[in-house]
Amino acid sequence: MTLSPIAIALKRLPHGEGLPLPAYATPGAAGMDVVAAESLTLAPGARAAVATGFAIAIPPGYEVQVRPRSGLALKHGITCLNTPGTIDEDYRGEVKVILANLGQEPFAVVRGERIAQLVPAPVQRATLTEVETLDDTQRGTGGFGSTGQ
Ligand SMILES: O=c1ccn([C@H]2C[C@H](O)[C@@H](COP(=O)(O)OP(=O)(O)OP(=O)(O)O)O2)c(=O)[nH]1
Ligand SMILES: [Mg+2]
Repeated sequence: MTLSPIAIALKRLPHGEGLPLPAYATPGAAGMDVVAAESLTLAPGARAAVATGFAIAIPPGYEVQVRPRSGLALKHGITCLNTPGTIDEDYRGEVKVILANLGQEPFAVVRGERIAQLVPAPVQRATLTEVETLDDTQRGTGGFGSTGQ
């Protein structure tokens, strides 16, 4: 099954001039790769909100998730600290990628290099009803390894 793509408006910011827009690397890619709009070095253990040089308007009922790239994670220990990052449909500021260096070496983020990927997703909202008691279940309050290894 192939879902129809959703339309996302993108505004390029001045410091994003000349950069490739987020794009799918292959016809079947789930995420659009996004490039850094600035260069910086992440020391081991450091983190930074890396500029992308664009802002977006997501249609109502959707979010965009900011996810790490597995190659950067495996080779260099670079991940998105808040993965999956959440871009709200009502956010109009610059999309930023919160990169963290969990590796042992400094990592150079280079303007124009792909640092993360964007995946749109439908949003299921909820209402909350406060109650005195919850229904019984087999699990009950067990969690965090209660069923064994
Ligand atoms: O990886 C991310 C995560 C968030 N954002 C932007 C878009 C998002 O809509 C906004 C708020 O994100 P979130 O709700 O995760 O952060 P918060 O700490 O709750 O901030 P706020 O109080 O602004 O909601 O920040 C990014 O650009 N990149
Ligand atoms: Mg928030």
